[in-house]
Amino acid sequence: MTELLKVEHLSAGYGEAVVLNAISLSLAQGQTLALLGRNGTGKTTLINTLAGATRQHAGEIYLGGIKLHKLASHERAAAGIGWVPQERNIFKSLSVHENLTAVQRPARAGRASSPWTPNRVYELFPRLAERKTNLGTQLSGGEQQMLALGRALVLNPTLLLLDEPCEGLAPIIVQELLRAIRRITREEGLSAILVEQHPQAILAISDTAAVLERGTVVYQGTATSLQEQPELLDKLLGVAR
Ligand SMILES: Nc1ncnc2c1ncn2[C@@H]1O[C@H](COP(=O)(O)OP(=O)(O)OP(=O)(O)O)[C@@H](O)[C@H]1O
Repeated sequence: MTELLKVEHLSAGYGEAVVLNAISLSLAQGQTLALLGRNGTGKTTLINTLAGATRQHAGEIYLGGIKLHKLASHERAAAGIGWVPQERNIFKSLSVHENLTAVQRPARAGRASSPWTPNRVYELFPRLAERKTNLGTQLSGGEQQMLALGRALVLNPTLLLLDEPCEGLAPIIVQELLRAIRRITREEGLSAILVEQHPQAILAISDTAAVLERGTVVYQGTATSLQEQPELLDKLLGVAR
C-alpha cells in the first residue's frame, strides 16, 4: 500500500506550550484513521497541526512525500489537505452555493474518481441543494456541518481531516453524516482522519485507529482489533462504549 501521510516524532502546541509529544503515525492511500482519546488529550491539536494552525516544535509531517512543516494553512490546502475544523468555519455571510464556489479547486492530475464539484456535494447532501441560496447564518448545525464537509471536498483533497463531525448534532443527522463519510471514504477511496470521543460509530468505518493520551499515542492498530477489545477501549477511553 502506498503511504500517503507520515508523521515522525512530532511535537507541537501553542506558542511555547507543547501539547503533542513525539507523535509518530502513518496512513496509507485510501485508508481511514480513527483518532480517539478522552477530552483534552490533543486530538484537535494534532488535526490543527496537520492543517498548519499550531506551532510545530519538532519532527516532520510528509503528505505524499512533501514536507509540510514550512507550509502555511492555505499552502497545505493546495498540497492536498482538506480540513473540516471543529468550529466548521463556514462563511456565514455567504450563501451555501457561494461557500462552495469560493473555495473550489480543480481535481489533481491522475485522480481515479470524479472530481468534487458543488453539484456532487448537492447529490451527497440533498438538503444543501434545497438551501443553495440560504446564507450560512440561516443553516442548522447539521447543515453547517454538511457545508463544512462539502467545502473541504470541493478542494479535491488527498487527505480529509474531520474534527468531531458529529458533535452536538441530532442522531438522525449524525446517521446522515456518517453515511456520507462512509461513501466518501469507502466508495470514493478518499483518505481521512476522523476525530471522535465516542468511538463505535467511526471505528466501524475506519481501517486503523490511534488513541491519544496526554499528547502522545498510546495505542495504534487496526480499527477491528480495537472494536474487538471492549476492555481495552474502556481502559483507554474511560467508559464502555
Ligand atoms: N489555543 C490553545 N492555547 C493553549 N492551549 C490549548 C489551546 N487549545 C487547546 N489547548 C490545550 O491543549 C490540550 C489538548 O487540547 P485539544 O483540544 O487538542 O484536545 P482534544 O483531545 O481535542 O479535546 P476535546 O475532545 O475536548 O476537543 C489541552 O490541555 C488544552 O487545554
